[in-house]
Amino acid sequence: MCLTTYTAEALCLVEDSIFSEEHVVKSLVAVGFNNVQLHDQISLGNPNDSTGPSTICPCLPWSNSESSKSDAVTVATDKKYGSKQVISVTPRLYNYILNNVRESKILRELREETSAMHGSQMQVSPDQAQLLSMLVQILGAKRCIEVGVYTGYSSLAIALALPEGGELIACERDAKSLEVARRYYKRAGVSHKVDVKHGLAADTLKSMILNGESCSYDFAFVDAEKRMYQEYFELLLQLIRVGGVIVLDNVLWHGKVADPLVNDAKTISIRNFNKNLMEDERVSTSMVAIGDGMIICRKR
Ligand SMILES: C[S@@+](CC[C@H](N)C(=O)[O-])C[C@H]1O[C@@H](n2cnc3c(N)ncnc32)[C@H](O)[C@@H]1O
Repeated sequence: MCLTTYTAEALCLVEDSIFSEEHVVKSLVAVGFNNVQLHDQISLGNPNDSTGPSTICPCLPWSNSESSKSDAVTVATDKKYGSKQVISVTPRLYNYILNNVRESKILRELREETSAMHGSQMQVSPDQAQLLSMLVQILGAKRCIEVGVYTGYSSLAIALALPEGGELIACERDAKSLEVARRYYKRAGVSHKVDVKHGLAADTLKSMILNGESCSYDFAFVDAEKRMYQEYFELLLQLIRVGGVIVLDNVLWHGKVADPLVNDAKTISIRNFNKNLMEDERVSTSMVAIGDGMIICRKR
């Protein structure tokens, strides 16, 4: 066994800094290198030596354990992607992402109040809300639509990102959850920007089209009945201007869309929707693995 000396600092540089120094130190302590500190010299097997270190640490980059490779990265199985590694969100990594979201106090309070309510898992995650807010800002959007408000977390994020004269049409069929949403719009000082439409979203969108509002909106977010996605999309495509954006949530549907053994009605519906969108020349698209998967569509 060839032994080489490393510092914990150097170890973390292996594999493109996937591992922090603290992580390496903790990993070493976990496998018996007691009292290791950040800049200590540590004798291990050479990572380039196929036999690896004498003490296999499951968390170190050259470990023989598969778990070290699959923990935070996924490799494309199709070799034509050049063994491309992409990030795979572990609980620890997701906590890190959440710790890097700038969530306003009012959004945090709404999220926390909703967390005790029935259906709380339905609200978008803070990183998703931040992305929606970012898209609204990049677009310079003034007129927005949301389909599926629930207690208002995503709509509040959108309304907060809108300029003073901006407007959000917020479609929701459940009166009880709208009570919470309205309370938070008021507390956040954005009630004047949000026009709540209580009822079935498709009816609201159809009446907006009949009202001559086609091509007058900049941005739409869809997060309601999954089997209605194609219909919502068609209606919103009429309401959105060229260059405007439609974002749809849950397009990865807990991963079920990629599993050929799962064929319930909602999964099939989202799978078909995604497939149609791939072939839809009216929009450019980008599928993003955030939350339960979002697809961003820009009207051509
Ligand atoms: C996933 S939740 C929305 C979560 C919300 N975007 C958030 O971040 O808190 C879906 C919401 O869509 C509403 N919904 C479902 N079908 C609807 C329909 N046909 N018309 C209007 N709202 C509907 C449900 O009542 C539910 O509140």
